[in-house]
Amino acid sequence: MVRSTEEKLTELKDLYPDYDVDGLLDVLVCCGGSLKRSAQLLGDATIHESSSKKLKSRQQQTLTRFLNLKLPPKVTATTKGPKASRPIELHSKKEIESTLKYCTYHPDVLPVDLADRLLELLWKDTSFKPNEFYLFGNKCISNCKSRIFLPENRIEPFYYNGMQVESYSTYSNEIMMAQILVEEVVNDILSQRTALPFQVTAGNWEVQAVLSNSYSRDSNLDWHSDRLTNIGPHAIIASLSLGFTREFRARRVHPPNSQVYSLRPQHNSLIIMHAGFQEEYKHCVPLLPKNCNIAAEDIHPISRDVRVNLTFRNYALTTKVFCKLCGFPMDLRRSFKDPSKRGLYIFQCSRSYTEENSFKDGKECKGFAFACFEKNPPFTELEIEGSRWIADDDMEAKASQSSLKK
Ligand SMILES: O=C(O)CCC(=O)C(=O)O
Ligand SMILES: [Fe+2]
Repeated sequence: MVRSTEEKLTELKDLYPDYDVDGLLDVLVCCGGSLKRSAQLLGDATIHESSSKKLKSRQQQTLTRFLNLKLPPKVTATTKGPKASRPIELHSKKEIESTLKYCTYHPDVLPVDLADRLLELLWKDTSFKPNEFYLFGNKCISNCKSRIFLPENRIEPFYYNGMQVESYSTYSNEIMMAQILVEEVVNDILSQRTALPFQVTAGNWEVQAVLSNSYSRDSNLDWHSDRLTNIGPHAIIASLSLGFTREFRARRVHPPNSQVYSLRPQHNSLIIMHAGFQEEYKHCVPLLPKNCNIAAEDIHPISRDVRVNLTFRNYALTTKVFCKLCGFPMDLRRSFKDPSKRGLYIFQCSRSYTEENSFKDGKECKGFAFACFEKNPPFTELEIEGSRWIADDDMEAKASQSSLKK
């Protein structure tokens, strides 16, 4: 029996409920679609290709569960799959920056009045809506509300999550002022850091779009890395927190049960996700613990129990790459599961993110190319020409790839 990617993912998600769907898809792709090899890589060799145990009856329930993105990211003990340890809390700027490579933390980043005014405006903004997107041909709706802000003079189409954005707001004076200050901070920090090969250099980091999320007490943002497709390789994203303090978690993308770290970015603080962060880490905003009582002193004077986040983004990759099989735009990703391929940037057909039913009945498009950032358009059919970046502390990939060259 040939099983669709959707069915295989459902089974993987059942076995590894702590992993996000994107990560599991990466594993499956790296393992050539083999469930057995995926399970071996994730640390459980007991699964068989033909196994469809419990799948049929549980499929609908499981799909609904994860496609609605309602699951809290469980990072503590699980009865199945590899165990993940408890999150380590990082309290100070020093602790954060010495622990999380590619991440800096900047408290009190805007003038107090500006931060408060911005929060007031965004908190009251009724144009925020749940994010809608397609995953494996199924419509998904995020449970936090979002809004995209673009400068008034933007004329080119804007893409997010693989889709052209039709509904957005233009910048308010407050967002414009915040952007100017954030650009200054980021460019200043960039001038003090060693640049990675594909990143924009100090002085050249400019914001083209601001994405804002609003989290009420029952909303969260699932584990993810931001898609590189438009922000490009070695993207730098500046993330401003306003209002109620929520947890922000980060962990390395490999190994799959890597240590989780927990930060509590305060009102008016900036987390800069530097070049390498989207490649090597995943992040999330977890749900508040069930039935948690918020202490009176934690209630924010402006937004009460609501946190608003703004991510300032530089859209570095302007040329789109189209799938040679179906003509859809391609998604840029970086392989990381298999150490012998880790670091290779690849383009994959984005149809599953943009079209209903694209994954049904094994219809998913397998369009694929290697990214090559020196070329225009930036792709190649030859792996040897492909752009690649390995983190300098990734001894596993370095060892694996040096033995391949011999
Ligand atoms: O709210 C946050 O701190 C993170 C937002 C985020 O990761 C995103 O919008 O992609
Ligand atoms: Fe993100």
